[in-house]
Amino acid sequence: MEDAGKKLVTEGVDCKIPVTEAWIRKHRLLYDGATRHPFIRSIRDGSVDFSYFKRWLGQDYIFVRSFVPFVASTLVKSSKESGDGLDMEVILGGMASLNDEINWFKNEASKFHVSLTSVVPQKANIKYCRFLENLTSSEVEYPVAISVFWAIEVVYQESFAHCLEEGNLIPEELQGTCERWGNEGFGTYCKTLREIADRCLQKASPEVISKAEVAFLSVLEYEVDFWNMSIGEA
Ligand SMILES: Cc1ncc(CNC=O)c(N)n1
Repeated sequence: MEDAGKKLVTEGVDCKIPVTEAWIRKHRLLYDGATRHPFIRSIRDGSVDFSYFKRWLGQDYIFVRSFVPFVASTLVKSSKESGDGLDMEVILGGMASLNDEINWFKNEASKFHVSLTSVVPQKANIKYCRFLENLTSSEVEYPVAISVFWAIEVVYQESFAHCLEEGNLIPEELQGTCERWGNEGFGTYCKTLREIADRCLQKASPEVISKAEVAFLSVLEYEVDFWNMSIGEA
């Protein structure tokens, strides 16, 4: 990534637009790279290679299993925030759906004859999981963690909602996958996470906002690498 000349957004406090909005505008190309990846476009236009889909499925199952402790650590951070406790309930809801998701992966894997117990995590996946593990530390501030949480969820939400847009030729077997993350309820959930993140970022110090922006960018890069890995290009 060529980042020369780019300044980090640290003026969140007095900005009219929410911090996450400023980030997306500033990093549009990378954001679109993560949410409109060729793999996603191939699902939408029906040209997807099923061997790539199966690779994605096995790798994503491993990813989701390491996503859970990260979300749990974010839940712990939210519980220490002074507030009405609503953040914690939203994150708890997210954890509950991850439980369903793990079962969904097992079910999908058996449909596609993917053996989840023999999946070997690939490099891009290992790096992404390690990044998440580092963020579980209590030293990592809540605004950083909640921004990362939102970014991870929104990439899948935007990607699969794009697949479902009018005129799609999604293969029948992948309709359920697209609906899992592209459905309206998941969209609403991501919006709520974004509002929580923006509220936290608004109160955060410029230093913490910068850290959160760097972490947001890392998520986008890891997501692009993850899709690339799925199509065998990493
Ligand atoms: C690599 C990756 N990024 C985001 C998600 C969506 N969050 C939880 O399911 C996911 N499953 N996998």
